[in-house]
Amino acid sequence: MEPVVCEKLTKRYGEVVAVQDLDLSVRAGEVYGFLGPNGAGKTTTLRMLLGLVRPTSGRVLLHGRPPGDLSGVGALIEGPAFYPYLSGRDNLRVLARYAGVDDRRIDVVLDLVDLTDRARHKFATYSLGMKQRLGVAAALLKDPQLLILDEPTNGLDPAGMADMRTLIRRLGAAGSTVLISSHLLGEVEQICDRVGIVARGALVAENTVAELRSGAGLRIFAEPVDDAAAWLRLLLGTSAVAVVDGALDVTVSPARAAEINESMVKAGIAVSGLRTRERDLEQVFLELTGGESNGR
Ligand SMILES: Nc1ncnc2c1ncn2[C@@H]1O[C@H](COP(=O)(O)OP(=O)(O)OP(=O)(O)O)[C@@H](O)[C@H]1O
Repeated sequence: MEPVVCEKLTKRYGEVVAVQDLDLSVRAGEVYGFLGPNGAGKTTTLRMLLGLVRPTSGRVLLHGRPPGDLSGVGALIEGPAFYPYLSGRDNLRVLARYAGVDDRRIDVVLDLVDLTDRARHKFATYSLGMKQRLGVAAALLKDPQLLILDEPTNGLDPAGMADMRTLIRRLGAAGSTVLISSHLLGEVEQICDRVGIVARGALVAENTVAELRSGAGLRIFAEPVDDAAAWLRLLLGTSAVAVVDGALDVTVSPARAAEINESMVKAGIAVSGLRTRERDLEQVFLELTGGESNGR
């Protein structure tokens, strides 16, 4: 049973279409990055997942069930609300009591988010990054199968961001399923197994980072380079071939690599190297989202 499935999920606020026909699925054990520019509909989607907002149409299934039953789900959606004059540990104690969670779990989650040393200190004295990590600790109290985090590094300084990334990677490595939203490409690239890119409420791509970046074409090293360029232009069209730094950048499906290699060799061209040309993830993102700012 997949932890998250959205089918044709749509949310309208009057004239504003916040989310439109969104199909998305998160697999068990993966860290899934829900990436999109500001206003793309990420928060609205996550709120629908948690049953905080009712979809206009379409549906959500969490572990095969409609939202409402959140027993296996931990979430950090808006900034976490804690008592400023209670310690981190006491704040978690209050929440654990509400949730019927054994106090021993508190030490486990404090350790997971690396706050054991500061657990006795008042929440008010915590840095933003520590506050955010305590929010994740609270979301982990019930040992959820699925963790949903909305822009968990928003507003953090570089060190706080790095700590949060380490934490999410650690959770992923331990087998947790994590869905995080972000508008930061670099972040998603570093920690996510798969990425869904959303623009203007609709999912425009869903794949691994490696797959999203590949597929731009081939980079070919061949001699003589001018003959090679002429041959490839004949084969694939003038605009598909560019000579860059003595090598050939060719816009063609990487699946045709073997065939192209063979045809060049037959034409008497010495091919010394041929590899898939990767696109910068930012380039992919801008193409897919129609050049909107990604907020970086
Ligand atoms: N309660 C609401 N009433 C009216 N419009 C809303 C409401 N909530 C969201 N919207 C609109 O829906 C669209 C998507 O907003 P949403 O907050 O889901 O985007 P987002 O991708 O999370 O962006 P951000 O990263 O800025 O939070 C925006 O145009 C927003 O103005």
